Amino acid sequence: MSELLEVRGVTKRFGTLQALGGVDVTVRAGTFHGLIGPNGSGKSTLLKAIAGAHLPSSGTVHFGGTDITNATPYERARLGLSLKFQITAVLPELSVYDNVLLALQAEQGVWALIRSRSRTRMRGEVMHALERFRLADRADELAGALSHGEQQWLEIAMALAPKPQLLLLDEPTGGMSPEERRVTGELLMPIKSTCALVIVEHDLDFIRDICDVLTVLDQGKVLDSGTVDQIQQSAKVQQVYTTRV
Ligand SMILES: Nc1ncnc2c1ncn2[C@@H]1O[C@H](COP(=O)(O)OP(=O)(O)OP(=O)(O)O)[C@@H](O)[C@H]1O
Repeated sequence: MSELLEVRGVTKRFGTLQALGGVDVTVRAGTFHGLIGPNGSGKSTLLKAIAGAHLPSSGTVHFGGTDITNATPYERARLGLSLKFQITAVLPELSVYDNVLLALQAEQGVWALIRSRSRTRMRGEVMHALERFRLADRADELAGALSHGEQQWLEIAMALAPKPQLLLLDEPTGGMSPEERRVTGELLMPIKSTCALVIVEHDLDFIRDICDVLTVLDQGKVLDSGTVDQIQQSAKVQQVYTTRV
């Protein structure tokens, strides 16, 4: 398995606060990689540094061998990086279908759109994205009519529509019922063959069930990283979780 994402020595300061203090993370193609750790340990900041929402104060981020440390979010998207943050960003006044269509079109320049995409082909791609997340029969409804959980799935479908190589998810199951969480895991698993995942999530049962590798952050540093089994047996991780979470 090849290395898709390489984060090396990334620091991030907000004024005098050091949110990340020299973080290394490697994500391989075909893997789901969970970022866990106590509140304020730097998980979202790291995800934002990978996504381009924050630029690191120092360190590097490489994606597919390309240095994207200072690339814009748009440039990252063109290289195959996609994200969905915690706050839902679906457009409630548009149909479920049009939300995904917009997400697909946003990835393309106008000329590429005119040249290569017939409406029929676009429709196929939109419906495929919706089918993956059990939303095909809701395509014509307003996105605002979907339940909270369904809106989260719609957003993941939107993030996956341009066929990224790496998807970043920040607490996708926030506000979901236990059943919606279970289904979310079920819906994400099949994407593993084509898309790697970096996910920040507080629900440790959920993350343990879907992830191959976990990186544990504590006070802006990597406390431990390894397979789910290794992390479950890690004494230092257990200590942090029993004393600080
Ligand atoms: N934009 C910002 N400006 C100033 N400080 C920030 C900013 N974003 C994050 N921080 C601080 O950086 C530290 C790490 O925050 P971050 O949100 O990355 O942690 P987290 O592990 O995702 O926390 P949580 O689990 O609570 O979401 C915290 O002390 C936080 O207050």
